[in-house]
Amino acid sequence: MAKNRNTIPLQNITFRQRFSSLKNLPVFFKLVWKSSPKKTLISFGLRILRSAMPVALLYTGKLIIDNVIALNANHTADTSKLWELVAIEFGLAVLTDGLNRMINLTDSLLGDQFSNYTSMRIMRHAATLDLDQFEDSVFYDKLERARQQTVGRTVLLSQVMSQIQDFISMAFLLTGLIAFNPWLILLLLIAIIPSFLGESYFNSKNYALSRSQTPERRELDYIRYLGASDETAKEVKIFGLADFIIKRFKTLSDKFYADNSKLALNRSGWGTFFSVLGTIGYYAAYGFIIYQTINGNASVGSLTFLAGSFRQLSSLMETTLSRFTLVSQGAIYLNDFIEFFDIQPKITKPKNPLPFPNPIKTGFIFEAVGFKYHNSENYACRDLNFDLKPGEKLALVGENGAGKTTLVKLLARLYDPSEGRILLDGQDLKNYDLDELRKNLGILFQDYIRYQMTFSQNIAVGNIEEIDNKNLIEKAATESLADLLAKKLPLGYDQWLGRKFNDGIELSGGEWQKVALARAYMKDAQVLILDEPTSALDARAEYEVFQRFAELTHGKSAVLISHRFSTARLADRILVLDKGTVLETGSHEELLDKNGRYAELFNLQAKGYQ
Ligand SMILES: Nc1ncnc2c1ncn2[C@@H]1O[C@H](COP(=O)(O)OP(=O)(O)OP(=O)(O)O)[C@@H](O)[C@H]1O
Repeated sequence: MAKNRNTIPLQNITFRQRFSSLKNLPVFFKLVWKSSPKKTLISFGLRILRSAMPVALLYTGKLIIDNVIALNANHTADTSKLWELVAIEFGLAVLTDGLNRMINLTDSLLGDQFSNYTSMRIMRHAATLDLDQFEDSVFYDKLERARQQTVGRTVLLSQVMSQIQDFISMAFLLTGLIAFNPWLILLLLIAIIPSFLGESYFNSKNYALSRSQTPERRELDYIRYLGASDETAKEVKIFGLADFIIKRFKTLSDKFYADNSKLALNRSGWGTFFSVLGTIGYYAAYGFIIYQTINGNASVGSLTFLAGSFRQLSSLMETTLSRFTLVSQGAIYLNDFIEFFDIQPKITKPKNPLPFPNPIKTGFIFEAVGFKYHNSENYACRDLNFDLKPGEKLALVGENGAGKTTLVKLLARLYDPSEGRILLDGQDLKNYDLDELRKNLGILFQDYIRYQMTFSQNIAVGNIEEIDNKNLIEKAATESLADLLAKKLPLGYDQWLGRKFNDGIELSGGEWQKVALARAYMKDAQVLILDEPTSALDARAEYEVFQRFAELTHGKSAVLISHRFSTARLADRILVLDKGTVLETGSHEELLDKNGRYAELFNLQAKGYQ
């Protein structure tokens, strides 16, 4: 798992930590830039232009007032300069409004592109990670927080851009104030610093709260899904689960509400107090400027310019300081995002992979293979010693939890053994290219996915490069008996399956299984692995599937997992697994003669049919 970048304790975030979180911003801007270089440049350009507008407007205002007063005092009739100034102010006001709109538009378009780009990056990275990483709840929390960043961080983008814009505006306004009286700046700082400290304190509280709530938020989403989705509606009705689910939702959401509202109330109370302090600061400065004007140290135009500058500066400072806590907050949240990309898979391609054997010569050998799931104390498999020869059909039987599925996941390198090794043609499986290995395996898992896509696409996922190869898809469907089903569907192979989209049609359990089985036939794989491939099929379909299976896998290796002994007996050799290890091995007849576990289970099943 990744090194933990986020060393920040959840409860308190110090200023140093805030500042140090800003080091994430370059990574962030790199992503923004990659989402759209053109829009990033436009946004910067527009904001720089916009930052000069406040001082330009105030200064033109000052000139207008001074001009009006001069006109009154001199009783002259030449007002052309005055109207020129009014026209300039009008132009500036229109330009400011136009710039605001263009900035909003660019930010929102850039934000959408950023969100799409980062979502794709997350999916791409997630695809490289190991299965056991997905089975870890800490990883899920991280993934969840990274996902939230794709949307939440578009706000950060506007915030950082606005921050830059406001800093430039402040520099312009400060120049005027400093020229008049530098002490005003001190007054300004005294007025706004308490408010900044308050903001930053409450923002860190918010972050800590929201971070600590991630697992519960995931549970809340899950409960929401349980309570209202087509996949769960059947059981919710039959078992009468609605009240149970709603009660759980209420307990969790009430807790969220209580925690969040307590913080919001506190924040609002302190916020009001600090804002009064700010107002006091402004009026102190205002009084001072008026006093100076009365004493003849400044013109009336300068009074409006300075008072306006002070008001705008104090509001800009307040905004930028409190925005700083938001920006640093956002930058801290970026840790989650960056941390997610730090997670690296353990199951990877070797640097110099061996070419995958075609054909496989001596086959697979499991040598004292043991495997423990990362979240489990016990071995799911241990001391596995057996081989799978080229062209051999091997059946795995055993009671629930015996380790059958785990064994085939090891063969497909979804996990690597915790001890022992798996050899292919005398070489460790880890020495071969991972993609090549998976290309050479045709697998149907017990818990295959019912894709809410078309009939044809549901089969093509078995070999996605051939998605447009109609002939191949139809051939695979014929081999798994799914073609008969396609003939019954109104739109045939283009029929959308599942109920979620496009007037899709739902299939029965057995029909879905035939479609999924066709996926395994999409590749000309050297090894076929079928985990309970016919558990949902009727007796006739099962018989036919296996008739074809024997022909289709002629000369190929196959691993079949089945609880049905009628299926298992078709294999050349049967491995009886118990508690993760091989208990017996042999052909159907040999195992019956042995009168061990296989014979016991076989006779139990046969008895059920008598
Ligand atoms: N993802 C997982 N994380 C932790 N333990 C797991 C995981 N998957 C399986 N196990 C455990 O490993 C053991 C073997 O499971 P496996 O799925 O290989 O059994 P199986 O023989 O295929 O069972 P079944 O016939 O019920 O499909 C079980 O004790 C199970 O609880």
